[in-house]
Amino acid sequence: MSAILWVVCPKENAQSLLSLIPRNGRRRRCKFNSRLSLSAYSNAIVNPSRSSEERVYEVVLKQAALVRELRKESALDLGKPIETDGTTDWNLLNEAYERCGEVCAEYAKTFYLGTLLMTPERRRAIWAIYVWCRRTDELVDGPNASHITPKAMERWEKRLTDLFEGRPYDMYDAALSDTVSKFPVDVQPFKDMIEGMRLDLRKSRYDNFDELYLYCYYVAGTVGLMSVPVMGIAPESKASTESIYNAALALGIANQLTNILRDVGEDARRGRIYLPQDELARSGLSDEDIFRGKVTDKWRSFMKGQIKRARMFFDEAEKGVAELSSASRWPVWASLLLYRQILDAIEANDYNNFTKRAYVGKAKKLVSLPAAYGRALLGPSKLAELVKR
Ligand SMILES: CC(C)=CCC/C(C)=C/CC/C(C)=C/CC/C(C)=C/COP(=O)(O)OP(=O)(O)O
Repeated sequence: MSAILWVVCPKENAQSLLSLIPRNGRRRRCKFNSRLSLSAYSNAIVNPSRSSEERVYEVVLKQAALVRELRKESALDLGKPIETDGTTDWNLLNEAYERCGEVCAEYAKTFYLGTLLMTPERRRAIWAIYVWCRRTDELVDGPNASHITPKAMERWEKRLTDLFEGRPYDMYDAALSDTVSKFPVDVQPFKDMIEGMRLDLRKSRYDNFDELYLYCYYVAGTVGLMSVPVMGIAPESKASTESIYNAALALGIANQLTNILRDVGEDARRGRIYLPQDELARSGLSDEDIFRGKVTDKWRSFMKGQIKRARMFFDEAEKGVAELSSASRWPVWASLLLYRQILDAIEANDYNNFTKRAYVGKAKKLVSLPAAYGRALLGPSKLAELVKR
């Protein structure tokens, strides 16, 4: 592929075109084998010569491995909760989950509506995960963010490991602690999200897409990995667990890239630029152009490339939605269709993401729901049968 591009266009263009192509599981699979262990993953994190995508892919493999055995053994619908030991205070736990639901309804209305389409067990588990992510985000983005120290981040990480070991600190932690005891959710994506917050505290520029990709994985791709074990994989799905996790990761990345493109102006006013510096330079743009916030032809052309890349991640994500258990497909389709439309709205604003916020109007949101429902009726596809486990 790279050879063909090098032949038909100048080297720089070939490089930027190649960077637009999401590397799917198949290509990366060539580089890895299933013997990857946790220690290989840790090495990858400290070894800067390995690309971000390779690091992230190792987490995907590990997450997929966790549920792959379960799928083989019992053809389990993984969204089904595991029985507990009977010592739980159900009233308190129910209240904890209700509180998580309230937070979710308050901070993420559209997302909350999506969760209402899920089964009650899954819905409350997703609320508990959402609240933990929100609180983690608040550490660096909330009102107390300026007082946040590395020590405080360490304490938050300790709380995380405690709740995974059944020692929750407060009500919200108790809800998540219950969730992770019932669904095969691993701690790694949660730890990685904390790592993402640390990164956000010390970094306000991204040299290239590789660096930005890693950031997007930390803060949003992780959410995809956390969600799959709760949403469940359709028992009849023949797709590899790894390919489903890849799709979930892609949706997180696509959402975050979209979020970044929508919020360019807002972020710049906080002194932050979540765009690949090398690609900006290749388009003849600098930080000053972004702070100035003027829509020029250079900016339009740069944005077109960024939007194209985000759409490619959405396309990658689409491949996995049909493999989810039937009750989870509708909300995931709904959120995918809604979030992807933000990209259309940026185009409709003539790429002015400096002073105009791209949003999807109520009517479009309403139309998306039956469209999502229609797609959700399609379960694991015939095509997926071709993908070997
Ligand atoms: C596709 C398959 C197989 C599974 C789905 C797996 C899932 C649910 C992936 C989605 C992951 C996700 C929701 C990531 C969060 C991304 C994100 C940018 C959220 C934005 O949060 P806010 O900053 O609150 O957004 P708004 O400002 O738009 O409200």
